[in-house]
Amino acid sequence: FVPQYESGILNGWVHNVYLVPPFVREAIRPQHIQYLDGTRHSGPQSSRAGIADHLAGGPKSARDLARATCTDSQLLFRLLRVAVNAGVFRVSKGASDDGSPLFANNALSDLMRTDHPGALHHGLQTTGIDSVASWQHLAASLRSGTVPFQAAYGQSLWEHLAAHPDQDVTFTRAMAVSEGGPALSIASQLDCSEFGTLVDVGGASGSLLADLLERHPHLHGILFDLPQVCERSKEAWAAHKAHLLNRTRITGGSFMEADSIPAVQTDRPAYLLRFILHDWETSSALAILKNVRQAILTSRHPQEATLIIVDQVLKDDFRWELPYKLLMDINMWTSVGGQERTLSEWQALLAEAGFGQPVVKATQGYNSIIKAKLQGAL
Ligand SMILES: C[S@@+](CC[C@H](N)C(=O)[O-])C[C@H]1O[C@@H](n2cnc3c(N)ncnc32)[C@H](O)[C@@H]1O
Repeated sequence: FVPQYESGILNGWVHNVYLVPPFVREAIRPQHIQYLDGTRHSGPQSSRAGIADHLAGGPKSARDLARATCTDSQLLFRLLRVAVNAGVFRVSKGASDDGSPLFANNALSDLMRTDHPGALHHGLQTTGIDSVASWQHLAASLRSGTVPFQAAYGQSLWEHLAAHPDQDVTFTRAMAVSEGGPALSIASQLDCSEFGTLVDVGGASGSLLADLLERHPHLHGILFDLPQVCERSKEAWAAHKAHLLNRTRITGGSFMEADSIPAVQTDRPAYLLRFILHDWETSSALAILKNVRQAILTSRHPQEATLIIVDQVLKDDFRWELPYKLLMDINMWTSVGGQERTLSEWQALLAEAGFGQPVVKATQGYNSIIKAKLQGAL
């Protein structure tokens, strides 16, 4: 409890901002969520459920919550007091036996329940993995140039996740809900009527691909990610999305290796990279795009292929940019050595990788859909 608590105080607010859906972001001071999330990491496995889970059945006192989460009731009370003040949780009518207040979920803390469809839960746990320790190395990285996560853990986030399957599962789940709920989902904003087969490059659990396949019955899909991620996805799809498997192939590899990304043998291929390129600095992002281009060139209809990138497009004049987007840019550096990009940076990257002028559409959320064809394709 204590280490999480301390690091939450020191570093919480910056990285937590990106985990809070846009519609609630302004309503809270997110560092308080981090504190409370910290309570989840203490105690035996059975106490991993968050405060919001324990309140799902109705209001509880700090003492009862402390008992359920194996935490110190006085400290927990003080944290809950701050949280309520910041708009997370509420105080319910009535009082407990000893006269202390009863805490209850409100709309925001409801989002922290593990069973909530737009759950922040996994994202919040992910901060425990990839951010808290990393942010402490940010200042040093200004001089050393070492990616803060690498400095903190001695390995990249991707290596760390491969070595810690439980955290990898949490990370993948966090990705699946990272848009902040169905209303903001890319699936609802990406028209796939013009595509025959869509390759989700670095598609994690394939939740976006599955959503797109459900919405577009004509569409075929290929889910591509690291081998260990794909192994889990195969099991999950067999259990929960079996009805889509006749239109889907799940195949592991590395987008860093030439010839690893699958080619498409049907017409109108699309290659989707959502939240991929912002994970990488320019030379690696360029290598990935060139490998995608190679996959397109070995497909049967390269001229029909569409590259779709979903990521942020930063304003050239950063004074008018939303703080969240600029914080996300720093978060990309601290966790994976990546960056967000302006339109001119996207244009330069795509041109160098052999793609034509991109068409950019802003989405309801913070991200844009960037589409491009091969250079010279109609
Ligand atoms: C930030 S996540 C984005 C996941 C997904 N596209 C989404 O939007 O939810 C980055 C993904 O890239 C995958 N990845 C990292 N390195 C990779 C590599 N060398 N080859 C293929 N996938 C990789 C990770 O496993 C992870 O699923």
